[in-house]
Formats: sequence, structure tokens, C-alpha cells
Amino acid sequence: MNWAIEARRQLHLIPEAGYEEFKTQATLEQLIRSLDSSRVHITHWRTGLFVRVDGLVGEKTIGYRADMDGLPITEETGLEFASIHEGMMHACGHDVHMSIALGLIKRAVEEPLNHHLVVFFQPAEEGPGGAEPMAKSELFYHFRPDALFGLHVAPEYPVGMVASRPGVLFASARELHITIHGKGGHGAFPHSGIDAVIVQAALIMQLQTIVSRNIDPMGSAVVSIGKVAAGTKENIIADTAKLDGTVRALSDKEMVVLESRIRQIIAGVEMTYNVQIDLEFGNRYHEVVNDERYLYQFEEAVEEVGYSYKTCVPAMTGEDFGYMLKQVPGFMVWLGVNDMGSGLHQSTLNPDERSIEVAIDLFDHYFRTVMIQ
Ligand SMILES: CC(=O)N[C@@H](CCC[C@H](N)C(=O)O)C(=O)O
Repeated sequence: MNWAIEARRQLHLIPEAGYEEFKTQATLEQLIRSLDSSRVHITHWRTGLFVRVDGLVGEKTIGYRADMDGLPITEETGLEFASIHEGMMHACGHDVHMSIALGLIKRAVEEPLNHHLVVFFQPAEEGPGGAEPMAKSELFYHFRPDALFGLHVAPEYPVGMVASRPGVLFASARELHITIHGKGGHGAFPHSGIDAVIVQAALIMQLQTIVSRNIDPMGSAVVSIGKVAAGTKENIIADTAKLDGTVRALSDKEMVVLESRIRQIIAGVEMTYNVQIDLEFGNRYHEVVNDERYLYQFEEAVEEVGYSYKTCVPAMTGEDFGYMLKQVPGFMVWLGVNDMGSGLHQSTLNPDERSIEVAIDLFDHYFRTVMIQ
């Protein structure tokens, strides 16, 4: 079996949460060391890795980023190499992303590039965010590339197709953590307590009016509550309730409205129900903004290799790769993995592995032809 596909299957078995990617890091390191090349230098950064492959001339440095973490989802693919970590799954394709990065390292070892190649194996993309601290680290400064590239699997596109756009590709995203402090009591005497469940329900419904009633219909924004928790037993009034969600926008203008309306709604609900509500916004993921010169050259490379390129619309997915692209010009593309039956963050996601070789061929060709500024 192809080396990169075999590597993907090994990685798929062991999905780990953000900053817990210990086995993943060790597996990557062992695979890279098996290439047995003096051109390759591996440096650890938390649970991630910086891997540099010396180029022949080395006047410029090309960067390539792959994220490493899995998601708290119980896998239902039935694959023979399905996750052995209970309740965890590579349901966002990061196993595919890592295997492509490994394949690119292998190609650069077997047939050295003119430029240096630095691969950033980045932890914690799904949260709390690894790209920002990685990009601010001294090591990033040391390995700093002149241009930086990455991809994300796209189940909705066929194998052999990549899609992207100049400018904003992915939205700005921010986690939302809300804790409601009510007052517990007996379910038979609700008037003696302050029911955190009722406050939670009211808050969920009010938060859902922000996009429909406060965002300009010509703009784009999302408020999604993905996790609710409250209560201990059917006949106990819950004293605490929690909500976790994500807010997304394609521009600062909408993000400012989202954040200020969330604060106002919470203040109003606090007053109405006589409760205290704690609000915590997580890290803000910067939008992914693609450099048009590099993307245009990539489009040409795709045609040269015989695959197809599609210009797509922006997506409301978040990607902390945006922080790295804020510092270094480059781009991200969607890679077609042909899985129409399921989508990202679903327990049945099963990317077509032929897409791994497609991406390796494409980016390897691009690294050999791109004009780095
Ligand atoms: C590509 C993808 O699915 N990325 C994640 C990024 C997570 C952002 C953060 N944890 C949040 O929830 O805001 C996404 O959910 O888009």
C-alpha cells in the first residue's frame, strides 16, 4: 500500500484532543525518521512538530501546515482502521491533512526541492487553537517561511478537484461559553428556586434572533449552540446550566454586532430572571485570507498536473490557519475527497484516500514551480 495512505490509517486509529496529541506526535516522528535522511530536521513544539527539509539552494523557505487533532465523536464508519480511542474520531480530516504533509516531506527527501521546506504539524485546531501560539513562538520565527500553504478536505467535491478563492475563504470564528447561576430546589416548589433550565431555554431562543434580526441580510453570520448541560435529576430544580457554542462572521462588522448583542441579551435575561450569567468568549480565530498571486500560480499548477480547480464562495467554517496567514502570505484550498453521504464533523465521514496522492502530486509540483517573493 502507498506509504502516505498507510500513514493515514495509522493516524486515523489514534485521534486525540487538542494539546493531547502525544501518540500522534510520536507516530509522525517515527514515520519521518524512517525516511532516514540527513536533510530532515525535527523540532518539537508542545504536541506539534516543526519539520524542515533542506533544499538544494535554500534561498527561500516554503511552509506547509497540517493540523493534528481529532474530535469528541464516536466513529461509525465501520472501517477496519476505525478509531481505537473511544469517543474520539478524526472527523474533520486532519489524519488526511497529516498524511499529505508526510507525503510531501517524503517527496522532498527523494527528490530535493530547490527551496527549503518547513512543515508545521499544528495541534489543537478544533480548539483552543494552536496556530496563534505556534505562529507567535520563537521557533516559528526561527523557521519562518516566505510563503505558507495548507488545505482542508471537502467531502462535497470529487477526488481530483480543488476549490478556493482569493481573499476571505473561511470566516472569523469565536467560541462562546455561558454559565447560568440559578437557585436549586424541589421540583414540586419551583417558585422557591430560580430554574436555570428555564433561563437556558430563554437564552437559546433569544440568541437565535441575532442573525435573523440584528445582522444586515447582506452580511453573513452564524450563532450555533452545540452543547447544553443542566440539572441532575427529574425532580430537582437545576441551579446551574451551561451553554457552549460558536459565533462566526465573514467580516469584523458582523462580528462586532454578534458580540455586542450577545452581551446585551445576557444582561437582559439576567435582569428578567434575577440570575447571574457568566459569559466567556474563547479565542477568536482570524479569517483565512488567501493571497491572490500565490493562488493564481496554484491554479496554473493544478491545470498543469491535469486536475480541476473551482472558484468557490467563502465558508463559515473557522480555521486558525488564518493567524499564520496573517503573518506570512499564502493560501488554503479545499481538497475534494468525495464523500457525498456525510460531512465534516460527522461520525460517518470517510474521505476517499485517492485524494491523498492527488494533493501530494499537486503541492509537490507547485513547490517546484512557484515563484516565491
Ligand atoms: C474546519 C473546521 O471545522 N474548523 C473548526 C474550527 C473550530 C473553531 C472553534 N473551536 C469554534 O468552535 O469557534 C470549525 O468549527 O469550523
